[in-house]
Amino acid sequence: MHCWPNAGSSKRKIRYITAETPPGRLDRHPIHSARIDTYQSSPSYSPQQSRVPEVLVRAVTSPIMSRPHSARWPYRFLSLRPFISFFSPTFLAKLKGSGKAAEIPREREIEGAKEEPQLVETMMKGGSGGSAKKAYSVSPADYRLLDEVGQGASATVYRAMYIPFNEIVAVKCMDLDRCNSNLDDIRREAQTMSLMDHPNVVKGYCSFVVEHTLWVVMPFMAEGSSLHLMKVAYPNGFEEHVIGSILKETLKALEYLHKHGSIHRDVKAGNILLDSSGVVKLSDFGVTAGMFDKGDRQRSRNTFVGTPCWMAPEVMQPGGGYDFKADIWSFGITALELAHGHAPFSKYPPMKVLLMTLQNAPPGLDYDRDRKFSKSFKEMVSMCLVKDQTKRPTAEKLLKHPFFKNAKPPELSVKSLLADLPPLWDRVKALELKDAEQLALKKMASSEQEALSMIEYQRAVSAWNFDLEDLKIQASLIVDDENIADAKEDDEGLRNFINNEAPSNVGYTSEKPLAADKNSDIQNLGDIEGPDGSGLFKKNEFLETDVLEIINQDSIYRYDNMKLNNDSDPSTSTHDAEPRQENEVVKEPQMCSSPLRPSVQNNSAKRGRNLERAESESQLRAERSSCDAQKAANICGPLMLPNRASANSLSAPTLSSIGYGDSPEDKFSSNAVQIKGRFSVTSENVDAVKLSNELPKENINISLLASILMPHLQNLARQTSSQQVLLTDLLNSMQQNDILSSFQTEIPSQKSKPEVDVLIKAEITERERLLLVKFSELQARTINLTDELTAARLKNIQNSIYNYTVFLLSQPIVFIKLSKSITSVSSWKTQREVSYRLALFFPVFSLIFHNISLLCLPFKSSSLSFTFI
Ligand SMILES: Nc1ncnc2c1ncn2[C@@H]1O[C@H](COP(=O)(O)OP(=O)(O)OP(=O)(O)O)[C@@H](O)[C@H]1O
Repeated sequence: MHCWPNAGSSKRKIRYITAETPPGRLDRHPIHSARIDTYQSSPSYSPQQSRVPEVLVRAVTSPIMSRPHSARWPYRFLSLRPFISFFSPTFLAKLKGSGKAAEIPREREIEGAKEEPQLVETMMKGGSGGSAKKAYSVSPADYRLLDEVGQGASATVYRAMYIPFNEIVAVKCMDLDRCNSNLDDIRREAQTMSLMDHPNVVKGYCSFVVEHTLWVVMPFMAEGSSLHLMKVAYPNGFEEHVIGSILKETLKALEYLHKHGSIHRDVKAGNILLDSSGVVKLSDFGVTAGMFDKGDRQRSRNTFVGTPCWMAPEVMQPGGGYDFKADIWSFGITALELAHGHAPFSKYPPMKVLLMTLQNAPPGLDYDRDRKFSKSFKEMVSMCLVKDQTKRPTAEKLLKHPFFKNAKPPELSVKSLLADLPPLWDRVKALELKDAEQLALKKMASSEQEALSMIEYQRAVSAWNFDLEDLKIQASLIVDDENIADAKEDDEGLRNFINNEAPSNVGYTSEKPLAADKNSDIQNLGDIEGPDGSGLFKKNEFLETDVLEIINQDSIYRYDNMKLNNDSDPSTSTHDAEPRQENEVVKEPQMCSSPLRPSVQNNSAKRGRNLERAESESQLRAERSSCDAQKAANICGPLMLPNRASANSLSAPTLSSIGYGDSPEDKFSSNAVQIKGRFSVTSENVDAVKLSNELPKENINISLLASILMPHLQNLARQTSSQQVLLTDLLNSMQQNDILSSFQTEIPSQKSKPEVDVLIKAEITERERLLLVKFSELQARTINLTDELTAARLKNIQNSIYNYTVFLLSQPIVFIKLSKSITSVSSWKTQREVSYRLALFFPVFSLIFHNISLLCLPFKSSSLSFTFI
């Protein structure tokens, strides 16, 4: 049963509110009205029963606000005031004898309740530690929005002043127009937030609709998200002890959520908020789902929700379903994100991230740069990042891991990070400025890079060929097998993924056809739950052509990432390689032939070449404009690389640069139209491409066909010419043989051709004579050699016999000599013993030596010399 700790009483109260109770009647009952949120979040609530956006408005506003409390008699009777007073902090402080609670301006709060007729409920417990109840008004007039402190995919978050309490709060303004397809999510987020009651979970105080936005009031987390903090001050991630503290608090929040049957589904650094006191809270419940929901809600467990980099493989592979273990995977990815400053695969486009997560080994802390991390941290991460969800530990179990057991309290470790940092809103502004600057730079850089690439290209080829256009044509015709294979592989994977693995409930966020807004849709893959909660990635709606178009666009990145792909190891590795530096110039694509291979640029080189580039740019433009349409379609300058908003492709798709490509520009350079062989059609060629588009279709087809066939034809031609050379050689040698054999075959017929016979006969006789001479010479040499061999053998045998004889003769002498030496031994007894032994062993020794010499004789007789004497 989906049961929230602070929802128990509400449930009791709403027991007599049936699902069929007309909304109008609910409004009339003050307690019912106050509990509508809870009611709608209860399992019996079905969004289909009400209309959207009416449901949303009803879910997030308290209808009682439409009438003053005083105007209703039941309110007096059922007034919350005595209740509030009873549990007021002052009262509790008296009870506990603690002075702390008295510091909270409860009197004003209650007074506020008196003065403010629109004050509706809301019974909110002040976290698990206390039971202070605060009521926040749902009147926008009571809130003064001060500074923007964050922007998400669908919301802007403000620091605001809640005037009645003179308290700083955060107000998340969610644009209902912008997310009209996700009203269900918004409703759910507001509800979930209001039901939360855990020190590590951001609780929603209240929510209400203001014009076309939904305002969710929540505690202000003065340091923003941990992602934001990394961006501002720790681009390469935090120290291990800080990570431990942040993760432990997050894990506590997850444990709480999971215990209460909820899956967060969007755990990432961007949703882990920090307070100035070091408090860590998990936020953003936009895609949170209940595990025990039935019907439509249950089906949503099979939907494709989250942000690709943090998404568990089972979430990407819908059909099998997933559970709270998906959060554990995201938690593991978040650990890597906090350790490196970015999530694994964060620099890749979403489609590629999906494929890499599914195909590669799970990322981990296995690289050189990760040496600084402890074994227990690495182990903890690897426990979370197991592809088989059943093998991942629960949050509860993970909390018992030594890594967390030794974690410091966040008040100690996290707080130390925050020293000397400007206020959050100033940081946000600075970051926005920086982002805008980078975006402008990037736009500039894209044209500069192109020009630079062209210069490099020109320089590289000018040494041996000055006809640039001709070279370009040639180069465009070179097919990069490796790339093609790679592309094929990826495309195949993607096709399989879509055709075979994606079930019908895999959805696509937008109801529009994919092709209509490819760029934004691709980028927003993370937000792909449909309004009805069912999957939207409908297979039949996902046209293959669209997929191919995505792949095409995706393949633009392939060049960018070609090198990084080598370490495509999971790890983030891989690819998760180091985040791209701000000013880092994007690497040029690799080319096959060395003269065409542009060198990898570095910053200084880039600066140094700026002048040169500027000079040549005008020349290049003139040159490019002279290109005819067909050439432009086939070639164009070196690869135009895609722009990206941020070096750290960070969080979910967002509107600001805090995230992986924000706009279509960030994802796919509008200039990079298409890849042809090793080149892409770039901005300079867009006009030409347009021109080519204006050409009759048949012409384009023919030129396309030609561009495809040309390399093959060239290859064929090359092969044919080499085969020709071979054939010629063969023919030549065959002709020579033929002449010889013809001579031989013609010999018998010579008699019948007397006219040529004389000549041929003479030649044959001569050849025969020569052959005979050679033969006799050879014979003589053979005889000589045989004689020499026999002589050598004889000599060897003689030597052997001599040696052997000497050996045999020497034995008695040895014996005598030995005996003599024995006699010189003083003791007779010893002499006798030695003699006996000698007499005993001598025959044995002689026999052994005899055999050895016999064995060696045939082989080394000459070398055998028995020099015993
Ligand atoms: N209570 C808060 N206090 C301070 N800053 C906040 C608070 N809530 C959110 N923020 C900031 O606003 C940013 C965006 O908020 P949030 O993540 O809730 O929006 P979102 O639209 O749901 O984003 P996304 O879907 O991209 O994760 C956060 O990353 C954080 O920096």
